[in-house]
Amino acid sequence: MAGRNSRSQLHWPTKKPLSAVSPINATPSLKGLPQIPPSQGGSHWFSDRHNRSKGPSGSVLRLLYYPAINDNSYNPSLDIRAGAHSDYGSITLLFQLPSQPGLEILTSNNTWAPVPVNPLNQTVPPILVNIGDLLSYWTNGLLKSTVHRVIFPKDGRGGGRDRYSIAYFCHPLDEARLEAVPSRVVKEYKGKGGEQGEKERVLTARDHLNMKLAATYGLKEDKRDDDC
Ligand SMILES: O=C(O)CCC(=O)C(=O)O
Ligand SMILES: [Fe+2]
Repeated sequence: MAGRNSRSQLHWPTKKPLSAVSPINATPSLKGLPQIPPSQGGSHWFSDRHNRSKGPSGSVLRLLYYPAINDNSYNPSLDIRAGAHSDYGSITLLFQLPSQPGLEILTSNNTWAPVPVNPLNQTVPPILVNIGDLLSYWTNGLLKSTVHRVIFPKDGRGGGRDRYSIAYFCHPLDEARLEAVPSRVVKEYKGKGGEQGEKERVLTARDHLNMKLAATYGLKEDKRDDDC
């Protein structure tokens, strides 16, 4: 990472272990997960599909750096830090610095809404939990993957300051099949499930990741280690 700020000015807000950071959005999301009968795997259904002792997965931790740009060259109608997208995996854990807003989500009215970094003014900002595309697949669209983007600050600094964040993109095992979870609510839900549609073969998590990487970066073969 390189930037105009000296590294000594960059303090992550806590040295506490992850367990001390409260994931305010996680509790409602996880409570909303469909009930799966014990005969079908019950509460282990999701964790079994993320058990790394059983095989590889696309999970990755990224340290993200968005450099400031010169105010003279900043064009608010063109410049964006990360364009609109949804995350490819099952969930994403996002760690942001309190002084660095910029994340926005697309609401159901098709308008962008800012996501407060520290809504409850806690000493340690919460971890933001994003639903990714695979949770949408698995739940026939009952849980929706959030479309989001990162903009430059709107506080008159134009090109802004450097922005840093950390994202943990949690993916299931490569071989996990993207079929609807065996749950009554999911079966009854009439929404559209991801982009699975009518296919001869059920996609695996690995197929889905490769499709997304090919669409985004034009990769034709497995180049996961080079993702950006
Ligand atoms: O940096 C952020 O706040 C969000 C980054 C993000 O959405 C992504 O990398 O997928
Ligand atoms: Fe994202």
